Amino acid sequence: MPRFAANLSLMFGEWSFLDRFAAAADAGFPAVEFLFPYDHAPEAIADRLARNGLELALFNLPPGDWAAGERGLAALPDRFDDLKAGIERAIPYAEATGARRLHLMAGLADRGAAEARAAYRRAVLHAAEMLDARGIELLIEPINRRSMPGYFLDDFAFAEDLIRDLAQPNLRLQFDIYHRQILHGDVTMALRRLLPLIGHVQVASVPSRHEPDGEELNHPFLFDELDRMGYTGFVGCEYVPRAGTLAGLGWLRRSDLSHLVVPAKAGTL
Ligand SMILES: O=C(O)C(=O)[C@@H](O)CO
Ligand SMILES: [Mg+2]
Repeated sequence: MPRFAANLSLMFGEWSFLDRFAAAADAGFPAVEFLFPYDHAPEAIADRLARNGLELALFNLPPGDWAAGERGLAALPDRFDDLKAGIERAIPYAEATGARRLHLMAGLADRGAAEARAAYRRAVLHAAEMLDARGIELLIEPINRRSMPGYFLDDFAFAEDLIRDLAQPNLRLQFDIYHRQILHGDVTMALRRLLPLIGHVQVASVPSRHEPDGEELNHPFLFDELDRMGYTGFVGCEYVPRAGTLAGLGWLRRSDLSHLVVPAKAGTL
């Protein structure tokens, strides 16, 4: 089975953010990911990871003013200086935590507009170069527009073309199975074909974005398929639990968890 990373922005919401690390480790996860760590000092995050024996699989570069509706700056021509400042802000977190993958959000912009495409290309190239010097991968992720209306990067072929075209050694695809299925379908064949470009995988049920335990996709098949194709990275569990994080972990227990230690907590799983 793949190595699963709990997404602490969506899962374990029953705990305060810093306490989610222990909760995820207690539930058997070897790794975590989250959207944004920036409300906490890098050392505080690093301490929670170390204390709980967790690896940090991934986090996002600063997205601009999230509360005001921004969803990344990369495709916004006038925000290049803010984007550069955001990279500088994120690097100490990666260094303190040992994270080796950062996701750059594109922002809300018209992909048909030449200025937005040029801004995005410049931002991705700049971020990749900045991070490569530090041994960090830069990830870009197509996101479906039902979840994020107006999002610039809503097409896997566009992301693939850009990654191939820029040919940066550390520029990789964040393959979110949930978004892939909504945008284009054909998940298995896309995973197989894009494997050499993939730096991180995420998963949730489709269409409800809950536990990966059914609905439109056959998740056990997909997890086995990731093994068969030799994917050795993490699978981020980027879903909103239906009715409590621990109560919803049955899908994990039904998987082959020989690589995880899942404590048998009566009444919790
Ligand atoms: O929404 C997703 O899917 C993500 O992976 C986030 O990083 C962006 O909100
Ligand atoms: Mg995702």
